[in-house]
Amino acid sequence: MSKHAAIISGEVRKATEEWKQFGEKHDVMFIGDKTREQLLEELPKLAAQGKYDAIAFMPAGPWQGDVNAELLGSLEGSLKYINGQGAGFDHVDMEFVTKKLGAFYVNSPQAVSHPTATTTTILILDCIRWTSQLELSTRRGDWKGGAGLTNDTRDTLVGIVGMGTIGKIVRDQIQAFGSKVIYSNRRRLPESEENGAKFVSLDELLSTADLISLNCPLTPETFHLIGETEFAKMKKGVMIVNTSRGKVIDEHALVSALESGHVARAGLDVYENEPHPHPFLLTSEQCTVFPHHGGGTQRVVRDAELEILENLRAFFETGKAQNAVNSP
Ligand SMILES: O=CC(=O)O
Repeated sequence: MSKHAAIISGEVRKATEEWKQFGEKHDVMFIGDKTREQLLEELPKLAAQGKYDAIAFMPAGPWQGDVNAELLGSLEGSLKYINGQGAGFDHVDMEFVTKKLGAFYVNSPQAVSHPTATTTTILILDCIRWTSQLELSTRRGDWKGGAGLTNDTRDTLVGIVGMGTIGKIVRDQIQAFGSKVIYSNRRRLPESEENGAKFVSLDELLSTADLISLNCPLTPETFHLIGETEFAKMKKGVMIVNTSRGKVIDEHALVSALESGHVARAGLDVYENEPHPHPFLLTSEQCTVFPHHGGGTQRVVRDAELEILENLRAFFETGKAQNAVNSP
């Protein structure tokens, strides 16, 4: 047995055999599906044992809500490793986790990246080819509904903001449809990893792309990354796709840009105030709206459970976290 001990919150639903074997060899406390209220009662009792230095939240368990002092304060002193659900980490009080706990925060982006990228590509194709509008007009007996001739993927310059795990898959998928891709990122990728996409500044991307896809995490730096000023820099008739987090776009500015026609089309899976998208987005046929379902495939549950298991195994073996998003 290693000196580490972990609390596993949320039922293991698919990778049961793998987790059972891990649990036989390591100090792991499976507490099953717990709501936030139940966690607030249970964690202080486990914390009293003083030995738990890791906690992981299973992907299909109840949503634990914000990862903050209220939730994990009782484990201060021992907790050094947190593995959360999903790719996003905007629900994490990183200041508390990094400075107060001195803990690694690990997300599990690999499992959700392919389905989230595919959802992005679906919305990109939909914006370019007006598929959801054509479907609606056919159903309501309006045949082509005045859609006219649509854009073509081969004539669309796609600008990807955030070339991480998800952005790279979107790039490869959309290039297969003949689109050229430019990208902006905190830093340029090594050329061998660019796969034909051209690195440009955010300003150049905003002013030249025909379609802009947001694939960056929500952090203090990317909050309202796209607002009135940025919309003004874009080409008239630009298309926007967002499957990252709603708050990366100033939603009111997006609505104004759609109303004026400066933005021609938007494909959205995320909103500033979920589950309540701005009413304009729900009624305008310029928009295709999904209910934050980007990574929601059946396969993701098992993939994420295994990703979390391998991350935890690495921590148990080395005391360090692979894939941490912070540096305590
Ligand atoms: O939104 C989904 C995720 O963060 O994985």
